[in-house]
Amino acid sequence: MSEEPVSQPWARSPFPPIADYAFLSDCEATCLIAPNGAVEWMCLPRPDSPSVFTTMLDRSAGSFRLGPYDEMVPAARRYMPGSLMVETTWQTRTGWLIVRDALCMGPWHNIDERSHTHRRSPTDFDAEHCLLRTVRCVSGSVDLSMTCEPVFDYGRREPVWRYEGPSYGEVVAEPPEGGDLTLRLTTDLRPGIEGRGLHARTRMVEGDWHFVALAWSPLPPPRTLDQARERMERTSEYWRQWITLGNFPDHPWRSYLQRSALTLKGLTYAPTGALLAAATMALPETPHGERNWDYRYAWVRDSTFALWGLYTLGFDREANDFFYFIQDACRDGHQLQVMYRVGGEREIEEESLPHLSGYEGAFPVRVGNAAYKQRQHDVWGAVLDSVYLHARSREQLPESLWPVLKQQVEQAAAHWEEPDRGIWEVRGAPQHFVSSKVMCWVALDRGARLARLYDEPEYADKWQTLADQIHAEVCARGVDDRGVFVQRYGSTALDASLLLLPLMRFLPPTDARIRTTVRAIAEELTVDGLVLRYRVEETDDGLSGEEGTFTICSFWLASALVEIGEVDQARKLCERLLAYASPLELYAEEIDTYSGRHLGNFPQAFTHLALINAVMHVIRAEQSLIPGQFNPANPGS
Ligand SMILES: OC[C@H]1O[C@H](O[C@H]2O[C@H](CO)[C@@H](O)[C@H](O)[C@H]2O)[C@H](O)[C@@H](O)[C@@H]1O
Repeated sequence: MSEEPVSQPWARSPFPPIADYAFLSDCEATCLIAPNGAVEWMCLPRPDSPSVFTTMLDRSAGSFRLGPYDEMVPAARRYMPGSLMVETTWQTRTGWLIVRDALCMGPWHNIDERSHTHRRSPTDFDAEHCLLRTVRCVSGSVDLSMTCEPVFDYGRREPVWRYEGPSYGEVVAEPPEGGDLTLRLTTDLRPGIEGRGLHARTRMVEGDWHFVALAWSPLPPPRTLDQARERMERTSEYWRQWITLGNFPDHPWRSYLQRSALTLKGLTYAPTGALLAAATMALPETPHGERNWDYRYAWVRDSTFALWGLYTLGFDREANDFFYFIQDACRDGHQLQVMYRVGGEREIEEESLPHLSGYEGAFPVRVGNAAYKQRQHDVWGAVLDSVYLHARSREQLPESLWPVLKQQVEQAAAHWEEPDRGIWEVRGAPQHFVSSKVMCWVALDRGARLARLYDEPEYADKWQTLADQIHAEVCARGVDDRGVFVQRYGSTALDASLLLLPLMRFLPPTDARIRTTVRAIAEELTVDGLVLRYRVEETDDGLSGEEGTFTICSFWLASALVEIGEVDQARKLCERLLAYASPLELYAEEIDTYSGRHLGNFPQAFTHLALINAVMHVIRAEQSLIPGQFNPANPGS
């Protein structure tokens, strides 16, 4: 008989469900907190740096827990309204605790010397590089426990801890052979150093407060409870001021819109204007499968679509920062890539981390993303459409951006006839993907419109002529005998990216081909009503195994259904999709319709941006029942 512990199939997984994590951000660093109060994922100092807490991908790779000593399941957890701060309420046999967690925001701090990391213009607030946790006993008495076990470099290098000063209140952790990252923990508890961790335990009685702060830059961390509470208050004020800039409808779905907007904001990287596709890496798209990607980078497509979502809700400042990020990326004649590191770096080599077990054993644990070298022909259109959307409302554009935009239109003009890897970044052979051609049309069409805004009629005419040519070819070669737009020339496979056709105004929603395509996707490319990207058996994506339904595609379907006038069906689909939201109204990339579990990286910008678009489509369509309130020509804008 084997002496190995047998993993029983009915045993509860030691990994929390992906959707049970809370997401925090200060628009520079992000982290995920499990329901038991443990920070299980955090990369420092940047969101694409190696992780210091990695339990999410391997139960032994380090975490930071604050909570009752003998309870692991909280009574309740919520975001404090309008913020990315989390409040966890604990009921124990002896009393009640409330823990608050935040990545602190404070006033702009580079007063005497300019910032070395910020390339975008300073605002009034800035990240304080500090994860702050306060705890209050609100009833009875509770044994509080704190364990902080960072393991540097994705769980490979255990820390060396030392006290700073004569008391227990300040302790520093560094990698054994030193390095750039120093963690400084300040607290009013009495932590002891035990092996690789810092541990504290105390009995709290009603009215007691404590704090623990973990900081990673020279900025001063809070050293007293009063300072800690003041930092919490400042952080609340930052989020209140930000969320107040948005226009949210007075509607039962408002909280989903706010949470999605806050999540997209939390995925921005303020120093450069980059926007991450998600906060995590290697969370599996198929349970125990190989589709485990690193999403902690700025995809041009995901970012520009996210700006569209934010813009729909009245947030447009993030767009400027991202456009300058693109401008930086294309400086000195560099061609636009499909993705960048958050600092704008161009190389994102992919490798696997064999020392980590992976989430529920899903392997390989990939870091980096080889898709960065791919040719994906939608990127130029994604940028042009985003800039056009913003320029149209402001009736102006930053002068310096125009030469960069011209280059993107010219790239689309030069390459639209070539095959590419498409919007889904397939790892099989390049194909003539219809959605890529359509996005090249978007580049030329929006380019021509912007050229008119810039009073450059020759460019406008030249680009419009080519846009018309692409349009004609796609309509001739991209439609099958049924009148349905297909995934790639010469095939009859469906593809959810074709839902973008009405959303990008390639054809009016009244066009029979659009209506037939949307209906075909709804009927033939769905599992229990939720949408797949494509059928894996019909698509050479270079990978094995199934994948769940792609939630961006399901929300796109809801938007497209509104476009073709199927508002009731769209509302029902939205209702179902919103019912799948995590307890904190967050979404990963995919949903397994059988179990309802979220799959893939988390929280994912794609899903949240499409949620905003779909929900606003439905709400505006409902409002159209009140005469004069709905503009059918532009329901999603
Ligand atoms: O399907 C294989 C590809 O899957 C990932 O790409 C997906 O995520 C991207 C980021 O959100 C998104 O832009 C893309 O449309 C999605 O298909 C992965 O990043 C790729 O490396 C992989 O080839």
